[in-house]
Amino acid sequence: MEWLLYYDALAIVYVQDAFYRLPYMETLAVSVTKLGDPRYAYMVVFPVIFWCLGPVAGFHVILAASAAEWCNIVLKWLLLGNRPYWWAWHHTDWPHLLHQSPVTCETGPGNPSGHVMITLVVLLTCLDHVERGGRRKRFQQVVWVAVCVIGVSRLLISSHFLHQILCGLLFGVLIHAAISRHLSTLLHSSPNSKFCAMMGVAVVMLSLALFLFHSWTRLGMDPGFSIPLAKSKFNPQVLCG
Ligand SMILES: O=P(O)(O)OC[C@H]1O[C@@H](O)[C@H](O)[C@@H](O)[C@@H]1O
Repeated sequence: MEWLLYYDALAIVYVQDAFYRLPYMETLAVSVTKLGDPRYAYMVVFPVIFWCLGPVAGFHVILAASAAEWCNIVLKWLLLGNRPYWWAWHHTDWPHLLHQSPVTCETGPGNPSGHVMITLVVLLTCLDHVERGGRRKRFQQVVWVAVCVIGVSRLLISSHFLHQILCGLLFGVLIHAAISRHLSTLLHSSPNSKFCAMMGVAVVMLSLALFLFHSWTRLGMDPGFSIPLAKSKFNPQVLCG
């Protein structure tokens, strides 16, 4: 695994060397990363879709965002991925410098990228509500470009390795394919069955998260391993290496 992280970190060095030559790149990377924050699914995308496309589309988006957020957290606990900005300090043979920025300090494990995965699920869910035809194709292209740009911004600020971005894309597509139709069916059911189904899913998600967290801890894995690393290795004033 270390060799993968090594070559992945080299990819970050190349991306940073290429992009940081251009003016205002750090400001741009930070702005894109902030815009790609999954919280905007609730604060911006949900109200806009609710207003423009109606309540069914709006609730579809917010349920998909919640499910994707839950899957992302659980996958992060299971995969326990490092983040480049602290990995670079610990790897003794690492000769290069990685940039940090004011938003680099993510405290959770890094795999898969939540910005990429959750944003992709949310945008693909919005896409489900756009009628087929030329407009949908254009919107689809915009979705993929937006998610890739967010992925590059995560590399530029040293928050993710390349494979974590690719895992975010893969899991985003899989989760959207797995849940979208079920959520849509649920939203078209009667209010009573909708309420029961949502309560059931919420209880299962909470119980499963608690079960996985405790089982993993008992097996000797620590999902909180990343917090001290993030606190000690984050310094936006410096390059790390
Ligand atoms: O895995 P990433 O892209 O670093 O995202 C992790 C977290 O980043 C935070 O900034 C977001 O508010 C969370 O919603 C998100 O889950």
